[in-house]
Amino acid sequence: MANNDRGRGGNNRGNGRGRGFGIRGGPQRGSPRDLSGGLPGGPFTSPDAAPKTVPENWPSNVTYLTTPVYAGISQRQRQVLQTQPADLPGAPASTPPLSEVPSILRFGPSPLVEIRSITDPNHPACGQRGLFAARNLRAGSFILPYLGVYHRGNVAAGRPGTNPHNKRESDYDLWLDRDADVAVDADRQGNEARFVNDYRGTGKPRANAEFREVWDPRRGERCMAVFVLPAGKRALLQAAANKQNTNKVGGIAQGEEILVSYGKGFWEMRQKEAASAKEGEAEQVTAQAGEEGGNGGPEALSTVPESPDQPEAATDGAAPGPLQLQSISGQAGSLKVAGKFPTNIAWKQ
Ligand SMILES: C[S@@+](CC[C@H](N)C(=O)[O-])C[C@H]1O[C@@H](n2cnc3c(N)ncnc32)[C@H](O)[C@@H]1O
Repeated sequence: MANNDRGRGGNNRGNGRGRGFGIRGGPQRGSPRDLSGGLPGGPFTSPDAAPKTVPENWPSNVTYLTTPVYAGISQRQRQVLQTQPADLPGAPASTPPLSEVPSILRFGPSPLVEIRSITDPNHPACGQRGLFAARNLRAGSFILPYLGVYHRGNVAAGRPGTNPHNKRESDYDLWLDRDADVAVDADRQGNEARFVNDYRGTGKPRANAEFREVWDPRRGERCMAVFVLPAGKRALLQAAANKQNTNKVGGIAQGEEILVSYGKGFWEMRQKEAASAKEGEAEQVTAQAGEEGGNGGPEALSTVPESPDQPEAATDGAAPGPLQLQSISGQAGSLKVAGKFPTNIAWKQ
C-alpha cells in the first residue's frame, strides 16, 4: 500500500485534473455536465422495470449499499471529503471543480450494468464475477459510483487484521484520498462497482474504463466512480477524417465486460506475495521431504501462479503510453495493495 503511488497522490491536487474528461473550465456546482451515458433522456430517468433492491447475481454474503458506510474516520476526514479539492487549503488556484455524478442518479441497482459469473476458462477471473455493460455506454461517460466502507487507509497497511472495519485483507479497497488517508473498501459491503475486473490477462489490449474521483451533489461529498474511458485522440481523428460521427467513437458496447487497470502497484505487490508464497511453499516442501524422506516434487508447487506479464494500458489505439491511471487524469484511482494474488490467474499476454 505505502509504495503504491497511483491514485490521488500526495501532490496531485490540481495536477492533471480534467484530462480526458472535458472538465477543464467545466462543470460548476448545480450545472453538471451530461454524464448520462448518452442515452435519449438519460438512463437514470426512465427505469426499465420496477426498482430492484439488490442487483441480479448479487452475492448473499455481501451487503448491498446505496450510500457509503463510515467506519473509524474522523470528523476532520469527513470534512475534507465534504469539500471540493479546489476549496481545500493550499489547493492551487487552477484546481478545477470535480465532475459531478448525474444529480438524477437514483440510489440502488444501476440499469447500465450487469453482474455476471465468469465461466470462460481463458478469463483469469474465471469462477468469479465481473461487471458487464447492460447498454451501449458512451466514451467518457459516468457509469456508477464505487461504494463501500470509508475507512482510514493506512491502518491496515502491511498489517493484515489491524483495520477495525475489516479483519481480513481486502481485494476491493480503493484509495479515495491519500492525503486525508481515506480509502473505500467494498469487500463485505458495496455496490456493483466492486465487480470490475482488471483488463490484464483477459485478452483485451487495454482497459475500457477507469476509477475516477467525483463529487456527489446528492450527498455533498466526494466519492470514487467508474467511468468509460474517453475516446482516444487517434480514433477521434480517424473518425473525423472518415466523416464519421465522433460522438460514437469509443465507448463500451452492450454485453462487453467493463475492465479497468488496477494500477501497476496492485499487481506488483501480488507478484511479490506470490514469490514469497512460492518460497514459503518450497521451504515447507523441503522440510516435509526431510521429515518424510520423500522429495516433495514440483506438483507441490503447481498451484502457485506464474508471474504475470503486465502490459501498460494505453489510452487509445495509439502506441502504449504510460500507465492509464496516470495518463488519463489526476483524479484516477487504483486499488490499494492488499490481499492475495489470484490463484486462478492465467496470463496470456
Ligand atoms: C475488485 S475484485 C473484482 C471482482 C471479483 N472478480 C469478484 O468476483 O468479486 C478484484 C479481484 O478480482 C480478481 N481479478 C480481477 N481482475 C483480474 C485479472 N485481470 N486477472 C486475475 N484476477 C483478476 C482478483 O482476484 C482480484 O483480487
